[in-house]
Amino acid sequence: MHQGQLTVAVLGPLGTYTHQAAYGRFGSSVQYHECGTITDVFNVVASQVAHAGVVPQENSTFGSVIETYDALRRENIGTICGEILLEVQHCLLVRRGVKREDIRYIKSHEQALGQCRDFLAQHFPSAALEKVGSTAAAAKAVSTSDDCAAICSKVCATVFSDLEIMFEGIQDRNNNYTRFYVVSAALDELPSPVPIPRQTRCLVRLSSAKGNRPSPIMQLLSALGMNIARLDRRPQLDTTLLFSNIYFAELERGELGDEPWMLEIQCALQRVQDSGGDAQLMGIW
Ligand SMILES: O=C(O)C(=O)Cc1ccccc1
Repeated sequence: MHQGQLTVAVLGPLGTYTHQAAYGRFGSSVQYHECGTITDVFNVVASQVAHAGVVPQENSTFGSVIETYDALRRENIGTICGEILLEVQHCLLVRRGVKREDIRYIKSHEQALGQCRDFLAQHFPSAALEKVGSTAAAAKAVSTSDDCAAICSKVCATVFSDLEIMFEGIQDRNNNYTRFYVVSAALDELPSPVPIPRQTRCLVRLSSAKGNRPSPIMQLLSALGMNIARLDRRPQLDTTLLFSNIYFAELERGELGDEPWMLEIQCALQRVQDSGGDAQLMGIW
């Protein structure tokens, strides 16, 4: 499958932060496959239409990207094989000639609307906020509208030529970074243009085993017995137990680990299973 050009799926259209993050990692020699949603990025990777995909995972000020974690709840959704960090500076873009007082709607991805909440409350208290699939999708929509603005990257002013920048740097906090996951269909599937550094991270999915009583979070984590760098939680869907959760634990390798990282992880997953829980490796990088 990896003969010839690599295809990398991203949240489109071109001009999204996800595309910029992917471009920073994969450059101009790969082909970018634009998807309408984060879920579609996972789907085209899992069905091997693309070799790899890039999805937003967490923002330093607005938090976890829920659509990404909801996709990771599903079976056969591919594996995480890397991460990318991108500084995010938002702009407010309008169609050329649109004035501040004309703006009645502001469109963007929910992450961008959340990262600019204070700016919007202060400068556009009566505008209606509209969530769309991505920041660049908002820019595209606004390029044919006389009463809308889009929150997106400065890059969109170049991608969509009818747009101009009304405000720059409108994120509420300057320290605004988004972390992205690189996904591939299976472990060890993705060739890398650069030497792969020693693997130090992995993502595991923890839940109560089907048919078992719910496993309390402390029981799952203490059976895991690993260094947890971050923890996310989403409702578990394949159970009749109300308020049962799936946990996503990102594990970080301790400095002194002598065992191969994969072996350490497999032993930890086995401990969770022995304690009556369910544990699955979702990626290693
Ligand atoms: O919509 C985009 O451009 C994305 O890539 C999702 C997103 C939105 C806001 C900050 C980081 C990522």
